[in-house]
Amino acid sequence: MKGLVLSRPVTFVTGNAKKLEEVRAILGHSIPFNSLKLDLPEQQGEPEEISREKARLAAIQVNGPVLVEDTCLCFNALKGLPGPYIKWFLQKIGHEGLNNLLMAYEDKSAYALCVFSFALGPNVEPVTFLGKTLGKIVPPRGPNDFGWDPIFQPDGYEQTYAEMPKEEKNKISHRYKALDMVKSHFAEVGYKFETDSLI
Ligand SMILES: O=c1nc[nH]c2c1ncn2[C@H]1C[C@H](O)[C@@H](COP(=O)(O)OP(=O)(O)OP(=O)(O)O)O1
Ligand SMILES: [Mg+2]
Repeated sequence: MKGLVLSRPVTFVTGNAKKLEEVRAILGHSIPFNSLKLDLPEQQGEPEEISREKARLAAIQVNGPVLVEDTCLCFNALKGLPGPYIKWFLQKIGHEGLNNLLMAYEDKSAYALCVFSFALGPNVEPVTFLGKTLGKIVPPRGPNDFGWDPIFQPDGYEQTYAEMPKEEKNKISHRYKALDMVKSHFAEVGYKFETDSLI
């Protein structure tokens, strides 16, 4: 399918402005895309299937090529939980509650997992791209403007995601790693964009 021309730009569908900010910063102009704020239903299940289902639903609503992502925060002592359910845990128990979940465990290690899914259109099976960053859960430090950033300290760093400059996070994050796979895929397939369809 080399050199497939996309008659419409890719739509990145998300309800999260901070995700969109990072996707724009990481992708730059490598993949032209529009964004659409849609709060798609939050599925249950394994991360890849949750992300794929999100893309299927988004492609139907957009009726064109879509990109979505689902982000998990996984605690090793809890066998990967909260995982894809981190959104509810964060809303209900906050940063302190998430730390308390690990109070009984020596092992504070965790990983952030980002699963992007790209679908060419409705009824076209999405392809998924995973990015994982290892770290540990710590008492909150840094600005509280993006989810669980204040409690996640990536391995090899003294700073939490929240404390580090955005440019630094965007070079090492789960989102950067997954988007790097998305960029490689687009380059391999050689998608072409009809310039007149770009905003
Ligand atoms: O880099 C991140 N650093 C800190 N927190 C993050 C990050 N990325 C997602 N998050 C938060 C948002 C939500 O509370 C949960 C994931 O849920 P998730 O469904 O993927 O995000 P969402 O519902 O906010 O946006 P969307 O409309 O794309 O589904 O973790
Ligand atoms: Mg969501």
